[in-house]
Amino acid sequence: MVKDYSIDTLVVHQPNDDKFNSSIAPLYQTTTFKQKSVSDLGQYDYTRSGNPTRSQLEFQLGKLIKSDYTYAVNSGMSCLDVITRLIKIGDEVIVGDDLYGGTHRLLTFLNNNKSIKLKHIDTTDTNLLLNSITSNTKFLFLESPTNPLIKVINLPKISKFIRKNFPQIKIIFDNTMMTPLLLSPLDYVDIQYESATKYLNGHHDIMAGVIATRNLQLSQDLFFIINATGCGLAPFDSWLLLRGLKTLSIRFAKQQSNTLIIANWLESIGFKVRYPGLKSHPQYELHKSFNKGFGAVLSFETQSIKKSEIIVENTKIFGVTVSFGCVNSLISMPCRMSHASIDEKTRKERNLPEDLIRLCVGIEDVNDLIDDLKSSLILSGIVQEIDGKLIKLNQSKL
Ligand SMILES: Cc1ncc(COP(=O)(O)O)c(C=O)c1O
Ligand SMILES: N[C@@H](CCSC[C@H](N)C(=O)O)C(=O)O
Repeated sequence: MVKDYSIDTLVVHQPNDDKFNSSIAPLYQTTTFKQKSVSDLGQYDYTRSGNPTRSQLEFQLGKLIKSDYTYAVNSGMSCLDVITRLIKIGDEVIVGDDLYGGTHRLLTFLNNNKSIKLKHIDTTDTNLLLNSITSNTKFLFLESPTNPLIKVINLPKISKFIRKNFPQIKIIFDNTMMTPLLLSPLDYVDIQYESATKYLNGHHDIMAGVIATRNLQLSQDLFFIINATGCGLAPFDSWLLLRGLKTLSIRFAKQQSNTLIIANWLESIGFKVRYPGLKSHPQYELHKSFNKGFGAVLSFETQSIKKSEIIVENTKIFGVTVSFGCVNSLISMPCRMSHASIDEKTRKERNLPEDLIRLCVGIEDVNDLIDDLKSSLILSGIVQEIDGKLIKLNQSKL
């Protein structure tokens, strides 16, 4: 019987069957594989169709994700591209109203081309979501917590209702924020995907994505598209991702504990902080009920776009950078950066605050991170230090 290791062990324990017993999985940096004969392709013939280093990665990821079929592709957006090719012309697709900007961009493009009929719903309002389903609805795309408003959806309830009443609907879940460490979405959904560019790799040196399912038919359809379009992850990137994965558990634990401390600190100064690990988060209990942790992304508001710009542009440790999940801490203004592909009118309709600052917390010393933020907040004038105490100025004084 194979021992059921904990996920902290599984990320590091990466057995391989190299004929020289190499302790690290070998890198098959090759495009083609020699065939025994013209009719015997062997296990691998061409790297677009399959490569042993990518297979090793997919095997490893499958254990973490608890999937039966797992595919590594060349970015998170490629995952979405592959999955949306399953949609048939005219199918109704329901998506959240707070989505990663690139997800919004691709789905809107397909909607504008009339390939799909898109409905945006506030997916935190479970009744609204479930009532908006019709017999034409074929796909539901969900994220939780959402990027960047950190809204949490009731995944167990939505999944139970749909599986019982609308089994024809395929639920697709973007698990980039939680990673397989904190959530196993396949217990609730048909396909999960995530941008491995973020936490899974953790070092901002590759782009990658993972698609996983437990459904054989879906897996065959997904593999067909990946091979046909040629978006499978390249061997060297697969090898680097295997390396990055080994420290996922330890990196993410530190990132989360740093984030919770920073979230509490910002809230104690008087900022409106969005982080599911804070008791003030409207879905704190819900989030805890089906996730094993809170992640390492938070956002907060300043009520002043100008002040937000000063804060973001003056930190020294936090880099002004899109993306998240890296060992280094990052700071950004989503409306100007990661979510700029959502037009201003739509951002307004969706209550996406233009002054919103997003922090993606890394593994540095948390006191250094707090000092860095403190200096920037003081420089912006939004906070004053009086007798060693930080005082946030109220909006009218800004
Ligand atoms: C939640 C989420 N999903 C998907 C993506 C797309 O991933 P990638 O940049 O690897 O294409 C991103 C960011 O880019 C994201 O934030
Ligand atoms: N210019 C890029 C922006 C990427 S945003 C990356 C990440 N998902 C984030 O939320 O920061 C684009 O147009 O896609």
